[in-house]
Amino acid sequence: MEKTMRKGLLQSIDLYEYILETSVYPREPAPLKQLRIATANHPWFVMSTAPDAGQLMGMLLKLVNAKKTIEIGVYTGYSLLLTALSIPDDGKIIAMDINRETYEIGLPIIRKAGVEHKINFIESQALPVLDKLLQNKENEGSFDFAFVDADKDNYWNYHERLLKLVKVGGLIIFDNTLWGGTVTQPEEAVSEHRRVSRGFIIEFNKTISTDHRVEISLTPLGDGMTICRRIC
Ligand SMILES: C[S@@+](CC[C@H](N)C(=O)[O-])C[C@H]1O[C@@H](n2cnc3c(N)ncnc32)[C@H](O)[C@@H]1O
Ligand SMILES: O=c1cc(-c2ccc(O)cc2)oc2c(O)c(O)ccc12
Repeated sequence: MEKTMRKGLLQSIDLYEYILETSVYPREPAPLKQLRIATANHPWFVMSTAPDAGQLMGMLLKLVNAKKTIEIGVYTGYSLLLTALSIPDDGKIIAMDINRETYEIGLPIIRKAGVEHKINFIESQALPVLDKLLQNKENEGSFDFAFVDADKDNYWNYHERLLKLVKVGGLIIFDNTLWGGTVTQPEEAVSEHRRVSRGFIIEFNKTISTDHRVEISLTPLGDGMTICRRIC
């Protein structure tokens, strides 16, 4: 595993493990822990939302009383299950991913946790799904929360659409906005497979910092998570 993945963004692996062991894992709901373990041997396991970032996300979902949410980028479903466990029994999540196979790794655990009825999984590119939602005026401003954790080159496209779908006071969260710490490294020092997305993330961070339709906080949890609150 890459060193940066083991220590999150902190400079010390010990400190990151201390945070996980003392305040995250002991409070992680059992189904989420099962899903994390079920994902651990999958070749793309590093894509799972970091448990420390997930813990804050669960608290934010409850703080805004989220009931209707959107999830872009499901993979095996760590953040999806976390959301499903954090919203009320009659809450609904529209979840989209181009790959249903990886969702099916987590699905038995989601079923066992008794929250599958809250999830509408759509196997598709996310942009056309959002555009279809926007064709119906009733969907405008009707969502409480959205989580974006997919193709980094489309983050701004997602943002523009989600700003119309999420209500004033609602939250949009973007994952990986510090991209393994590479946002401050010279391009030539960044491994090739991270370079392209790094450019999109840097551009996204620059643009969102001047977007006065939202309040923002770029939190250095997990791989960096930008929390946006729609204000107009
Ligand atoms: C980082 S993973 C998501 C991790 C997930 N949030 C979790 O907690 O496990 C990114 C996911 O985005 C999906 N993806 C990539 N491009 C996409 C697109 N254009 N539309 C929808 N999903 C996409 C990938 O198939 C992958 O499963
Ligand atoms: O290593 C990755 C790669 C991605 C990624 C790249 C390109 C896409 O179209 C979608 C996803 O996402 C990741 C991610 O969200 C993460 O938390 C860690 C690693 C990666």
